[in-house]
Amino acid sequence: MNVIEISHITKDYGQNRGVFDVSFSVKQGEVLGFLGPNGAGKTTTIRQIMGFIKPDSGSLSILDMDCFKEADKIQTSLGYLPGEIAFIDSMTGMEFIRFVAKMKKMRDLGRAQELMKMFELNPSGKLKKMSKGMKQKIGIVCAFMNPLASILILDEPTSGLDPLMQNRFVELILSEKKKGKTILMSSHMFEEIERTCDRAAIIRDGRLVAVEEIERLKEGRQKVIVITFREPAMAEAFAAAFPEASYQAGEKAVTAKVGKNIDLFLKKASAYTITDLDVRTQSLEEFFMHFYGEEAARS
Ligand SMILES: Nc1ncnc2c1ncn2[C@@H]1O[C@H](COP(=O)(O)OP(=O)(O)OP(=O)(O)O)[C@@H](O)[C@H]1O
Repeated sequence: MNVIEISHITKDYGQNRGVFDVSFSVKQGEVLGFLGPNGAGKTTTIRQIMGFIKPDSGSLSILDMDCFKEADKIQTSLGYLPGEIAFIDSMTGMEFIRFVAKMKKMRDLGRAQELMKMFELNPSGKLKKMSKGMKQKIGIVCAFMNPLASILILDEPTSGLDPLMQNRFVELILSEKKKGKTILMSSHMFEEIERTCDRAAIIRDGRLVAVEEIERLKEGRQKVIVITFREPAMAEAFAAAFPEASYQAGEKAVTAKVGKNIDLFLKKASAYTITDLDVRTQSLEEFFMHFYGEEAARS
């Protein structure tokens, strides 16, 4: 069953900015990663899911309720972490958490306490004096503290967190997933997507370029082979015979991304004297760059 349904939405801000004819869904109990370079349209999509803005065309629903028209009704089932949180700076962290809990009509702050412990957060200071990471932790506590929220919408949840806390966050997602929650999260962190998500939706220039199971994406990764020959002339001759290979003049080593053509690669290489061979699997990050495009790969 699809909990979140996004169907052909367009929000056109002009000059090719916004999102265009985007469709995907998030199934019950699934963790879906929403990936894309800066400005690709992730936040614009998420804000439409939250019902903050209305699409120019297309429709969005959560549990069969229209995201814009029935936003208030949907809120009770949602935990939300915005990309940029509008804090009330004069409040302390704890006052803010209590304020959000009150809006959600929550009485029991037991889960919030657990989360503060998990993220080693002391919320007693004023928000305006808190670091970016501490504020992010407050946002996480607010998004996850309602045990009745079965759907979590998270916009770059680990931005500002250090690696230890990013790890805690991955553990948190995995434990929420075990509880059967449905989760959509945008991210730039490939590792966290790889460790938590069932599927990934990839957006670029406002257009969806792929929606794929993480396992399938992993299978699609290629091997990166660095093969060293006895002499540069051999490397040069091999590189000429295997167009996928990259070769620097005068070097003995050749680097190539190899997939299904591995047999051909090895047969061609074996025509020369090989002195070393190094094989590694492409990281998911390198693999995603292929969807991101060359410009993003260079930046
Ligand atoms: N209210 C708005 N008015 C005009 N343009 C907007 C508005 N909101 C977003 N945009 C533009 O739409 C595009 C998509 O922005 P969006 O914030 O959705 O990207 P994103 O994928 O979340 O990026 P990031 O990873 O940087 O957060 C950008 O070019 C942005 O400048």
